[in-house]
Parts: sequence; C-alpha cells; structure tokens
Amino acid sequence: VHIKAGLIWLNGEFVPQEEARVSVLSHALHYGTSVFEGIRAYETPKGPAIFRLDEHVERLFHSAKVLRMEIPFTFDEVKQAIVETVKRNGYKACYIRPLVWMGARTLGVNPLPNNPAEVMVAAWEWGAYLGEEAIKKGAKLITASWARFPAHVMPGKAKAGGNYINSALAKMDALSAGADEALLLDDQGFVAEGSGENIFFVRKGVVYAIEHSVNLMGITRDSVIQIARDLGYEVKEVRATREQLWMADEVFMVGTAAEVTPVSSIDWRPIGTGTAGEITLKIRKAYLEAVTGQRPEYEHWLTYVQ
Ligand SMILES: Cc1[nH+]cc(COP(=O)(O)O)c(CN[C@@H](CCC(=O)O)C(=O)O)c1O
Repeated sequence: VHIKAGLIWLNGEFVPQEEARVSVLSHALHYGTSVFEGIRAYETPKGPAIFRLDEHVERLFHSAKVLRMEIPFTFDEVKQAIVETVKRNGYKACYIRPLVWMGARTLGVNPLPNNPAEVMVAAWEWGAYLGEEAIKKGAKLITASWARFPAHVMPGKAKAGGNYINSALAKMDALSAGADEALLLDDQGFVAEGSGENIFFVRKGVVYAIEHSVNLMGITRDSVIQIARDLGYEVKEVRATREQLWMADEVFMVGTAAEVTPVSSIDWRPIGTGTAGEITLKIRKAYLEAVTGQRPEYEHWLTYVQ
C-alpha cells in the first residue's frame, strides 16, 4: 500500500493500518455501497486545524441517509474520531478519509436489514492533488466521454463510493489522453464538474460558479464563493456550456484535495493567456490563508486538534 496512514480508527478502536482489514464478503466491496468524506487538516500558528469539520461530518450523515445506512455512532463521536485520528498520528497537516460502508452478513443487492454499517477514519499526508505543475502552470482538462449521471439515475449529492466509477472512468480517459483532469458534462451537455472538483470560471472580472445541478455540493466551492465575495468580486452561480469555459478569461477547479487549482486549457484550447489566471491566484492565496489560520474572519471554519 503506497498510503502511510499509521493508526486507523475502525469501528471505535484505533488499530495499526496493517491490521485494519475488512471481509471480502462486505456488501460495499461487491456493490459500491459506501459513503465517504475528504477533509483536510492544515498547520496553523496555533497547531493543526481541521477545515470545516462540521460541514463534512454533516454531509457524511446526509450521504449515509441517501443510501439508507445507519451510522452506528453519533455526530459528535464521528467528529471526535476524526480529531483523534489526526492527533494520534501526530500529523501537522493531512488529508482525512472517513468511510462508512455496508459490511458483511448477507450478499445480494439488497443491503437491508442485514448488513451493518461499519465506520473507519484514516488520515495521511497528501500534497497537491493534481501535482505542483498544475498549480504553477494550470491543469489541462479534456471533456470526458462519460457524462455526469442525471439526478434520477445516481445520487450525485451523496459522496457515495459507487458514484466514483463515473469519476474513475472519466479520470482514466483524461490521463490516457495526456490531460491532467476530466471535465464532465451533464446529460444535457452543460458543464457539470471535474472527476473530483467543482468548476469556476472568470469573465470580465466576474466570478462564476457552476450551479449545484447534478453535482456534489462542494464545501470548498461554498468557501470560495464566500472568499471571492469578501475579496470584492461579484460571484454568480450559473449553468454554462463548454464554450463559455473556452471563452472565459480564467477557469479554476476547487475541492478539498484540489484546493484551488488553476486550469490552463480545456480540450486543447488555451484558457485566457494559457496560464494560471490573476483572480484565480488571488482567490487561491486567500483560501490557503483561510485554511492555515491567517485570516481571523474565517477562524470559525477551523477546528483545532490540540
Ligand atoms: C465529484 C466531486 N465534486 C466536487 C468535489 C469537491 O467537494 P469538496 O471537497 O466538498 O469541496 C469533490 C471532492 N473530492 C474529494 C475526493 C477526491 C478523491 O480523489 O477521492 C476531495 O477533494 O477530497 C468530488 O469528488
């Protein structure tokens, strides 16, 4: 395993990574019936802090509700498990992956009423999601041959394991084509989101966030809208087609893992000057200051670990 996750919180106990095992008869392994979160902790002047922990735990419970999974721990127990996992592993900064899945008891598509929901929290050190190059020069996107699924086909607002077959297929398309990330359209052909990020574009000084539609309601997207407005930019939530991204002065992607990543080209068409946009970099700087405790106005978003 490439990931060094150290101590993992598994159903209430901390176990070393190599002992954190599940049954091959787990329902989730066969049918994708799991939900998860991606959360980051950052180093701040007052020690490690987890960014918007409450919002992430709330979404984890919402995702579980969509799949009719009963998390066998309270909201606060899950929150505490996340804080403890960062603390026990002594991370200054890390990426945190809570996962809830349908365990092993019976197989067959229907998980109810037999398969217990199991819970783990792992954390590891994870740098730039799309690599340092993409931060400096901007990421190259291509429109994937796979579209984002319509709302009556898969629950895109649940961060559910099974949804990520769509993302994985799109991502593999993009990488095989020599790009850095996939842009997924919805089934009407409008821009949806990246395989693991929400999309923004900038035109004539106005910042546009792609509306929620079939996309995951990103917590970074919500934070960036707030930060962009606080920086004095007009921010609109819109439905857009690919051409509007091609015509934009800037495009960027946001997510817990991706943070704020500039986009340099889409479908081999340069965006603006073909490098990281000026407003994008201003927003990225402010976002990184917010998550590292350098902006008092966003302190309420931080949960200190010590
Ligand atoms: C499909 C999708 N859309 C938007 C986002 C942004 O959501 P938020 O993190 O709340 O701002 C993410 C997060 N993708 C997570 C998992 C990435 C992975 O490779 O796994 C993440 O960024 O942690 C998505 O997976």
